[in-house]
Amino acid sequence: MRPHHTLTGPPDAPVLVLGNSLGTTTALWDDQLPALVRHFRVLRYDHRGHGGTPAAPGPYRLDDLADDVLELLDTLGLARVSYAGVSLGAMVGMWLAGHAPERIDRLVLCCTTAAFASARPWQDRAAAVRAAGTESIARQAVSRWFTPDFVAANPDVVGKFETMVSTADDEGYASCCDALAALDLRSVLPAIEAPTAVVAGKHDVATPPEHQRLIADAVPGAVLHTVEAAHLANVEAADDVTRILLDHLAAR
Ligand SMILES: O=C(O)CC1=CCC(=O)O1
Repeated sequence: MRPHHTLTGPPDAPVLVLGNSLGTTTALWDDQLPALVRHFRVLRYDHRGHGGTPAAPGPYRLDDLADDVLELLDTLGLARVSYAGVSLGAMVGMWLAGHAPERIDRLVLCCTTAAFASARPWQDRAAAVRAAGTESIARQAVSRWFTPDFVAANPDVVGKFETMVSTADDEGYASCCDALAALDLRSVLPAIEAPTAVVAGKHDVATPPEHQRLIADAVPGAVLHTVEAAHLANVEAADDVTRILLDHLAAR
């Protein structure tokens, strides 16, 4: 299905696609947008059941979420783009760069993994959301996305992300958890041809830094950066991540 999307920036600039984490919307990238649109036409989109994209019947596999992006690129006539993603959005980026290398120019993978140690937490979260809705897990989920110091200093930001999770479609969110439970991208990493930067949040408990180390070791030529943040590093360490994005994507 074709996802809800926004296009911002000069029509003749190279296109950069931004992929969101589980439970978030295109607003995830608000801190980066002003700097990115000076260099790129920025294409932001919402996963199924998130933001403005309706939920297709689940369960989903990562292939479904990546096919949605390919359909969007085809519809917009975009043969080749750069791609940056956070967590689930970066998993989609790995899938695209590994399965359709001719479509991805340069790649940034933030706070993500190629495979979780266990499917169980995602199966449990999908079951909890199907039973009691996204509202029931929003506070607990978001509590892992930021460091305690950031939470204490930025209650409004934390509240904004709790609202994003609470307003995600229950079945769409649960079906994305199904995709995480089945995730295994390890075999596609060596096939990635796009120059790749990997970003780790030093305090990320959702996808700890050793997961990004594994990705950086497996993707040919990938460079690893570590920032002072938890899972949503592009929010908590916004300026550092913006600089990494521009250095890797815009300085050609
Ligand atoms: O929601 C979480 O707890 C962490 C996460 C895993 C994949 C994703 O996008 O976020």
